[in-house]
Amino acid sequence: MYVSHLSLHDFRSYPNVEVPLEAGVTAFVGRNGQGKTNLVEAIDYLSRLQSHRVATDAPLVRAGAEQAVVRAAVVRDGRTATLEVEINAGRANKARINKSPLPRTRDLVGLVRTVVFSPEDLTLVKGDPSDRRRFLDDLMILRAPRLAGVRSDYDRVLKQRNSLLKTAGLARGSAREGALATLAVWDDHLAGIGAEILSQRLSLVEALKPYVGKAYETVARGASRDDAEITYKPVVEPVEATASVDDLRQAILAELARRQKDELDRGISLVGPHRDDLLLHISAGAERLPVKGYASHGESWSFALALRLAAYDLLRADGDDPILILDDVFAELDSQRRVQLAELVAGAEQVLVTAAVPEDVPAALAGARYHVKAGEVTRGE
Ligand SMILES: Nc1ncnc2c1ncn2[C@@H]1O[C@H](COP(=O)(O)OP(=O)(O)OP(=O)(O)O)[C@@H](O)[C@H]1O
Repeated sequence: MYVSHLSLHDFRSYPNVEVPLEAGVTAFVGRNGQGKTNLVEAIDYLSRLQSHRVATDAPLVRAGAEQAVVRAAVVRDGRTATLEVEINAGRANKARINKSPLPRTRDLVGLVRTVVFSPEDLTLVKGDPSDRRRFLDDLMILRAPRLAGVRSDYDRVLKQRNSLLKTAGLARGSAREGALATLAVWDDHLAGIGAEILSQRLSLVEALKPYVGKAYETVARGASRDDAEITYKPVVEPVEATASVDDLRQAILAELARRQKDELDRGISLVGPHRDDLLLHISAGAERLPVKGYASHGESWSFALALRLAAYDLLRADGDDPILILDDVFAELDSQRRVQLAELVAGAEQVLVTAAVPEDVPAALAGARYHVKAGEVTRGE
């Protein structure tokens, strides 16, 4: 799949911009702060309805405007569809396909599939478990968009359960008994939806494993440790990757019962997939080390790249070539990793690269070039 035309209206720094695109590699080159990332961020937003840079939509709407519009013509198997999202400051967003409104905006998710490499990726390795959970959930939703609904149901249940825990923790006597009875209902909700998310994440990690190992070996070619491994670490244990959703639900319920006092004391939910982590290890021979805290800067970068490449390979194995976005990433890498990454992605159906200077775009990624300066996007040589 590839985007053949991008139109932005009041998105980030752009009042209006029209950018014709093509399959293959396109590089956006320009000095800092000129609007290169804003262009690729818009395409990524169409894919996931989330930005890789900010958690909320407000910064995406041009300062002073009420609404941003991102529209893209997307070509898949020779057929073109126009996807559009209207981002409204303080109101619900709207989505359209070929000008027809979609009943739910989130039905747009996954129709364009993107994999973004960016300097922020280092947080996949060095950041909190929430960064790694987000990585898994985003990928899971791109592969099965209906899970966007499951995840938002989970977030809603979690919020309500947390507020109930706070009330119940403070209540005494019959008020406490009443609150605990209501809590049992929310335990069931949390365990039911949580088990579905847990099951999906476990099978996603199983599917990703071989790709991560292979990608790391390639990116870290010549390094002393070239074996990379990912392991899903749930708060409920022991959990087999092959456990049924019902087994997982029972495991969550049992752990909720065991930790109830703790939860009431602290007023937050301590059990469920929102507390899980994805463990990352590198090894050489029998020596196996956690990446966080042990890996060098270069090894951490290699692992982050391997996770993104694995996501790309997995989506590709599903039968659809996602759009690769390499946002300002080459300036972060040493020359060997630059060349390796460029060679690995050069064959993708569409690769969009942003770089501050032309020399940052590796030779293997020759293709169309745009200059971006003060919001003007012009085709160059
Ligand atoms: N909501 C907004 N309204 C107006 N301008 C915005 C908005 N959000 C971001 N900008 C502006 O957009 C510009 C940043 O654009 P962008 O992040 O695409 O830069 P870039 O060319 O990728 O730069 P770098 O190479 O530094 O990453 C900044 O000048 C910023 O002030």
